[in-house]
Amino acid sequence: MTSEAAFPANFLWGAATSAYQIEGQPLADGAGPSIWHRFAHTPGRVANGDTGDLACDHYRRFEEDVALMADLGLGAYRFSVAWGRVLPEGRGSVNAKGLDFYRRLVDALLERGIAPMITLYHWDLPAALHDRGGWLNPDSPAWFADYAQVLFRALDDRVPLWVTINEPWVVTVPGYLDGELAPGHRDPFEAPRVAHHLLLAHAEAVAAYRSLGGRHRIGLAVNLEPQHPASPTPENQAAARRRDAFINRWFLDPLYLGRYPAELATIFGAAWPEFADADLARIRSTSDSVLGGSLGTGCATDFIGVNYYSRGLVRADPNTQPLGAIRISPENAPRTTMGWEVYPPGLTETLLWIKEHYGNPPTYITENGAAFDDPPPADGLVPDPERVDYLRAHLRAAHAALEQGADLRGYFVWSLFDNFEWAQGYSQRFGLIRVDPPNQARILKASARFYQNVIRANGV
Ligand SMILES: OC[C@H]1NNC[C@@H](O)[C@@H]1O
Ligand SMILES: [Ca+2]
Repeated sequence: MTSEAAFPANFLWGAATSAYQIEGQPLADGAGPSIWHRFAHTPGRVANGDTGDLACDHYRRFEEDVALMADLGLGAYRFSVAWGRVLPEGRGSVNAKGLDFYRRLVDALLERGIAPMITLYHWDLPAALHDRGGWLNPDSPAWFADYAQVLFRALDDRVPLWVTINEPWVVTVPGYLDGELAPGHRDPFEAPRVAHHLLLAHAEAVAAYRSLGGRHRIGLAVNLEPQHPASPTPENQAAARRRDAFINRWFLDPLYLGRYPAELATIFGAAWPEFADADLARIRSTSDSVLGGSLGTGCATDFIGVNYYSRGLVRADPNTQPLGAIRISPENAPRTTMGWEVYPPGLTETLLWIKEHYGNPPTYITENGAAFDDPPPADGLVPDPERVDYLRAHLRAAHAALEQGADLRGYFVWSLFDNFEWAQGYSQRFGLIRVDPPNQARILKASARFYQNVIRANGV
């Protein structure tokens, strides 16, 4: 199959999941509950009362699932560790059985020649730490670094890629500002402090990794979404710039430029605290990470993980505080069942924006995919042409950025399985492989076969 877009020789092809969304049995073998276990079991928080109690039953079925990953020819698999399985109280004594699950998963992957990419934090904070203030507590960066060290010591010789935190913006805004996700707070005074502690947690974990002599790569995964004015009025253009700072630059500017975007102080007003310069210095990733030469004084992040789904079409709206901007959906544009516009050029734009603004750091697309109302299986395969089209278009968009010099090193589909889509429960299907919690059958979709061919051809 001649591919229009041929990727570099060692390009990494993967798929991504997270612990609470697929594992099930969140309290098995001594694990401690997370804020998502609590949140999902709070009536009214999750669609249809869905919870992660069973999910994709991956905690029990992981060998079968790794075999499926090998069938697809994945070069890598991105998954997260449930903090509360390893440290039931979030800190203190290690739960050997919990850690052992992840050892066995890593071994199974390596036996199949699949590189593990581990996300240390994908939103499931141990409830015991939340009861001590969680990410609001100034001790939270130290808690996170101690947890990270347990994993580094146990697994680092076999894990080539580490992600500290998945989407700190989503932990902060739906978690602490609009209250849609766990822990469901709605407080503009809390959100900036949570964000700051997440950045410090990232920096402390990276510093711990270096001090342990970590030889591999460690990065941060951020959700990025280009912001376009709905129409070129000055108000809409200003609103798009505000939303760009609020979503795209909040975490990357401190990490790569050593400062928060100025817009955030304006957006949050009195709720925006004075942050210590020493903190910003600690957070800042010097350009010379381990990959790029000697260690700098900052936290030396090795790569950016980009989670891309769509763009934001922005209209100024004084009634929507604190941003004064709303995201609108274009009438006639194709959209996924999440309501997100299908907009492949936004991926090219995002990758080139990173190159221009942050010195072209090594980058992985750590999530890209789409939710659609898949039809039922026909002859043992789910026909999902919309997802095939989405993936093909976004792979071509990623390739366009590569051709323009972006240092893109890999691509992970979100997601390997249909799984627990947070507040929307199992109503959204993102998988290459269909899973229905009641019967737990794994049924390949056409997009899985499409992706298998992309990997074989190393191109699309
Ligand atoms: O909404 C789709 C995905 N987005 N990024 C984080 C993942 O946990 C979500 O399922
Ligand atoms: Ca391989």
